[in-house]
Amino acid sequence: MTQAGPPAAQPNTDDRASTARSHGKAGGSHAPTPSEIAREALLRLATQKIPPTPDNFRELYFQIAGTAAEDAFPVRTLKAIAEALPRSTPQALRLARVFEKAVASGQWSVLRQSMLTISGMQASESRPWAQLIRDLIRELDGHHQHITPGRKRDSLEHVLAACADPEQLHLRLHALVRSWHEQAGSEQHAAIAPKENTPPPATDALGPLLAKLLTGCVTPLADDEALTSEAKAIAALVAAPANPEQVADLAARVDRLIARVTWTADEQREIRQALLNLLRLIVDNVRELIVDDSWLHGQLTLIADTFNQPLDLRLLDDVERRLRTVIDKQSQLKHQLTDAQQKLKSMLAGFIDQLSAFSTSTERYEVVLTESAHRISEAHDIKELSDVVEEVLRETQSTQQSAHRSGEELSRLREQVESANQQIVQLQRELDETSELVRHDPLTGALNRKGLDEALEREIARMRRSGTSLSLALLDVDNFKQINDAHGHVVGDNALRHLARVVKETLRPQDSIARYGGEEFLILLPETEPEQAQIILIRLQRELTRRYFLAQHEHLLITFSAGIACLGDTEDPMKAIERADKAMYAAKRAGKNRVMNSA
Ligand SMILES: Nc1nc2c(ncn2[C@@H]2O[C@H](COP(=O)(O)OP(=O)(O)OP(=O)(O)O)[C@@H](O)[C@H]2O)c(=O)[nH]1
Repeated sequence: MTQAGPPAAQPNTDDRASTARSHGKAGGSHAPTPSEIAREALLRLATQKIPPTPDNFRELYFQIAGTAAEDAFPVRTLKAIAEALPRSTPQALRLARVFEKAVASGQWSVLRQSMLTISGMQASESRPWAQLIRDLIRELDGHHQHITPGRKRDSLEHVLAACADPEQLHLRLHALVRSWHEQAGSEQHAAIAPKENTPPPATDALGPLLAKLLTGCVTPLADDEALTSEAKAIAALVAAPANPEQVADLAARVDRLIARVTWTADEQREIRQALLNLLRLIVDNVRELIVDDSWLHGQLTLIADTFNQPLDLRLLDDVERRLRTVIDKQSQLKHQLTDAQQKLKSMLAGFIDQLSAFSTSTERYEVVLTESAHRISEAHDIKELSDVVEEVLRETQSTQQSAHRSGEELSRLREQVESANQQIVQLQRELDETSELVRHDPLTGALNRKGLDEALEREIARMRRSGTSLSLALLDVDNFKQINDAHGHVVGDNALRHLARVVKETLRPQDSIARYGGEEFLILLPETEPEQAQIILIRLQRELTRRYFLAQHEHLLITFSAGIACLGDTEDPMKAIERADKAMYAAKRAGKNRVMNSA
């Protein structure tokens, strides 16, 4: 034990003198440099035969330097602790990061400061601002025998001026409020305690309501069982009449619950975002990988488009329905395609069988001919010769028949193969087209007629269920023929694309746009009164003026005329579209670039 330890401490002055002497500066005022001290420490380890452990070296070093030995900073151990810290909630993550940063600094003073910050953060997290402000107001308004309102204000001003850091401010305010509360004394407690026979305050009725609110709000928020049961436990206590101590305890529990619910909600938001990012990544990668199965592209594009706009239940529902339709149709087609391919395979097998049967029969015919030639050369009489000739004739006839049959069979098979092949090509084309055909107009990406029919059906059902208004707006590009004539059809196509894009980006996610005709579009505006629809369409016109269309370096202003109709409760949607159409023509007649409401 003693052997492993450093020698008994020598007077510091001697040590320093000895260090200085060893460098030939006896009596001088020079303070040894760290490397001189280190060298001297090593020398002593050797001369005094002290085991050269890091601790012994440190001890000697500080003895020679004449300063207090500071404990070594155990970076590795502290890093291991930092890594082991929980990070499952935003608050835990924040605390872990503060600690990690302090460890990385390698200094005790920074670590000490960070621990103070962490404890401050925990105190403020577990006692949030809302409650502190509530307490502060209560204490400011309350009567205190020995503290005048002016003094309270001064103290508050002082704390506010002294603390820039929110954590510190929270701590100081909390201390101030507590000191006022404690100074209020027991008389005040007695004053606020309910007297016997006093009718229960009206706020008592709030208890059950608060209980309901608590369980109602917290239960769906968290999958966390502990959180939900804590909410229920608090709700049970809140509902029952409570004495002041219970109220104080409840207030603290409610504070903690609020903090936990907030973290849980934050966490869930982060998880949702991370999942979305993950899905985007998967969808993008799958799209990159699929080269042959172009029919899958339609579905993947739909999913990718959905994730690029703010998520909304209605939108997700819409995507699900569309995907289902496409998937059903595609699985049918895939099935038929597999059947057709199977048929083709078995036909090809039959074709090959037929060919080999034919070649067998011709081989046999050759053998018979060779044998017959031999028999003719060996024949001695006419009878023998006529037998051979008869056999040759019979064989020739049978080979001819077989060749004929094979020829017919082969041409029938060829026809079948061709038709199966055509069917396969057709099915493959249909498969490729389904995802687009089912939902969108290929030029503009707006809904096509089928997509529109579905959207109308859905929105009408929703309108009837919710009792809200559904407005329809029919818009027609002004002077579109001139655009085509002046700049060509391709520019005209691009102008339509531009218009559809601006409409999609300007309207709400729940609105739908469908291509109704060449340069006509129908917009469905759920939960929208016709007056609002008019404002929306005018906003759209302004947006189009702002986001002009660039045609071969020339800015083209695209305008449209629109008619609006609000669908009646039992009205046939086609009738409402007709009314919108009439209003749109009225807008054209009135000078174009305007929006009109149908009567
Ligand atoms: N480029 C392009 N042109 C189209 C498309 N569909 C329709 N058109 C053209 O749109 C033009 C519509 O012309 P009109 O019906 O006379 O209407 P307009 O020129 O817009 O005149 P107003 O409606 O009275 O303002 C026609 O020339 C069509 O050929 C399309 O998909 N692409």
